[in-house]
Amino acid sequence: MLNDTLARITGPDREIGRRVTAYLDTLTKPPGSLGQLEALAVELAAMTGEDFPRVTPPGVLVFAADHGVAAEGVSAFPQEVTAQMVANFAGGGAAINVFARQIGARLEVIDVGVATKLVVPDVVHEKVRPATANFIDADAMTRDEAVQAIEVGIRAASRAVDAGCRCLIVGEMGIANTTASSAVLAVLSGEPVAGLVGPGTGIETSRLAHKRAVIERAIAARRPQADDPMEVLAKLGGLEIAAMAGAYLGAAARRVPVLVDGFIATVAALVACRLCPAARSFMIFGHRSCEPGHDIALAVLDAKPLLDLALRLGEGTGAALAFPLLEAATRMLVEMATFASAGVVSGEPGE
Ligand SMILES: Cc1cc2ncn([C@H]3O[C@H](COP(=O)(O)O)[C@@H](O)[C@H]3O)c2cc1C
Ligand SMILES: O=C(O)c1cccnc1
Repeated sequence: MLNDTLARITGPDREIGRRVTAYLDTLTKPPGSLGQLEALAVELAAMTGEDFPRVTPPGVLVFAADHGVAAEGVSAFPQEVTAQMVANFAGGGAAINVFARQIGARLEVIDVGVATKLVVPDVVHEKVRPATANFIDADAMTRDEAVQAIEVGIRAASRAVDAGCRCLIVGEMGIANTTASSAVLAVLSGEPVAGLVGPGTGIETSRLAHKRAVIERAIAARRPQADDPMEVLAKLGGLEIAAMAGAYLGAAARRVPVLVDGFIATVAALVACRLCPAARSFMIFGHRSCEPGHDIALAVLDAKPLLDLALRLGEGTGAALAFPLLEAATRMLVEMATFASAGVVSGEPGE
């Protein structure tokens, strides 16, 4: 299924992009005056292949999984918080539930590798294995498990698109996943761990040095090939990170835009783009997280995030908050009058 999905991903429709660029200049505003919103409208049209793209309703997918490396004390919170937060998502009380309701999103929570058996209603059970191995001692997962987790993400994206979702927001929950993401990013970017490791849930400075040492030891022990993204993901990644990468690929194969969230989500996006560079043109980046590695991941992907709100949560929250900008871009195309239809005199063409 992964190979079929990869084969179906093609680039954006640049012809429609050019048409929408020209149409924008017929709308009742000085050309280019809606700035980045105009660029978003063009991108969305080129992604979807539609002159008047739609992004509503959006779909939020939250993938949850645990990390063996949590045993090294790299997070400010204990591992059981992952399962407890999954119950909170199901009960509608987490931050992502609030923002998903605000934007009228379909929300699905998927257990792709929580350590304990969950008896929570309304959670999709797709556990590939209960937590990854502690990657200090062993590969986080096998290559086959990484592929399985990616396919969980592809299936989730397909369910959302089949249910009518026109834009996907992909979030995660997994205690210690900033450690796994930092390790993956260090290898894929070639940047030193010291410059990209951060406090995650809020560990203090002394523990940050320990977190950095854990990641450096793991990379030295696992020795993944940087040009083999599947190997990097299997040796140092996480099941939810793999599933997120799969969801981006699944969305791109259906020509559905994805709004990428913060640090972990952007590392997953980098994995997806290394597996299939054409997937990049279906991604819009929602916000800039406080986690220091996020700037590095964004730079590697040549991505400019829409918002900068000092968020450091994950779950898809920053992407959900950026969604109204996408909706505004698409409504601008549909609802604005043209100079001709409104009887407004257009100006002199500028530079
Ligand atoms: C209550 C709570 C809710 C969260 N929602 C997202 N995260 C975020 O924090 C975790 C990553 O940080 P670290 O690597 O330091 O563990 C992930 O679960 C991420 O989604 C949360 C963390 C907590 C504690
Ligand atoms: O940016 C993120 O995704 C993030 C940052 C800190 C903790 N959890 C998630």
